[in-house]
Amino acid sequence: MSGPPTGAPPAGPGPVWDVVNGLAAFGALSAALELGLFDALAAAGQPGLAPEELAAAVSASDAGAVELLAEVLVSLGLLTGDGRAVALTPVAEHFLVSDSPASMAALGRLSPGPWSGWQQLAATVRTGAVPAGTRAELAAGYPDLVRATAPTQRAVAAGVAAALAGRELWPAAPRVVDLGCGSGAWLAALLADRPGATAVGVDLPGVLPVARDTVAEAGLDPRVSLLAGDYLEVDLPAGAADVVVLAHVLRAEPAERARRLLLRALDLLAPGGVVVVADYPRPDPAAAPDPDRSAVLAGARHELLLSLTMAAATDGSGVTVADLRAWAGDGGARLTDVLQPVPRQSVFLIRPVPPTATETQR
Ligand SMILES: C[S@@+](CC[C@H](N)C(=O)[O-])C[C@H]1O[C@@H](n2cnc3c(N)ncnc32)[C@H](O)[C@@H]1O
Repeated sequence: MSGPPTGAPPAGPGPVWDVVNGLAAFGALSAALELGLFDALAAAGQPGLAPEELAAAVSASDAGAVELLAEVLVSLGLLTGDGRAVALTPVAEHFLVSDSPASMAALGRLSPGPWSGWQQLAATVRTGAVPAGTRAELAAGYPDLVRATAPTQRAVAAGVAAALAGRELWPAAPRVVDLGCGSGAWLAALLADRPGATAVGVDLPGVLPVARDTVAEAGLDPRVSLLAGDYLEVDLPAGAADVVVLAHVLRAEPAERARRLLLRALDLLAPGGVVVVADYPRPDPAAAPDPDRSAVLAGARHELLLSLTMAAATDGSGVTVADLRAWAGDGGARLTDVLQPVPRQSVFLIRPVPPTATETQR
């Protein structure tokens, strides 16, 4: 039953179409990546390729279909077109060409997670339980996912090492623990500039070989131990780490496990140590009704959709900065710094509060 209309009538259903078309836009990006379309345009350089040339370059027999796909990508701001040829925009050149240092070419297709999770989202929302098949798909996909995120995470970790050094939190021979180390990108980047640094990486048995390859390629085997298991259970010495990394793990955990994980990370720290949390936090819940709440949520669409991606395939549904502050407080620590080593990547430094500190929480 619909109630009486409120406010002025809308100009049209544009916002609804924008959402519906999101799937088609993702399909276009995904197909272009699978066809190697951005790589072909990168190889061709300026002034780009005409539809027939682009079709030949991606081994497609239907130049008309390639032309339509290219036109869609122009409309999405990923290609430019002058009526004769299409070429890469700076965004595509930087992020969608496979051998670019900041490439998201592999991640772009994997980022939404298992498709079954989206198809069954209504049931998941209704029951609060992610289907077993979706969980299994996610677990099987983690090795590819962590490989795909490695270029970005290396850049983030390098920025974090520099930030820690600037805050005198990066000793000459730091001892690092990375809980949920994934590809090993953080381990490789953090140890790169400190020949005396050592590290322990923890991840699930199916993913650990990816980290093992990264560590071996970087020549870090003698300095890195990799342990398979649940990061809440694996045996690790308390009070012996200078830096504990929790990168992109908390949002996939239910709140109580995420809280325990942060407390565990704090427990692993030696005096003067720091926990580094990388995540895409959801907006904090409004303390009071806030007329600008809609604007806040609209500004956090990326973080909210990533949190929903978690809800569709994991037991987690994102974290907020308020969560981090509260859990840090439970562990006698506080959130001291928020970094953004690369755009859209938030990193939080959490440090134990010295017993004498009277400073109020920031
Ligand atoms: C999104 S990835 C992040 C990987 C890495 N920290 C990074 O930022 O590149 C999440 C990682 O957590 C790992 N993970 C999930 N549950 C885990 C658990 N219970 N114990 C250990 N690792 C776990 C996954 O296998 C995956 O490698």
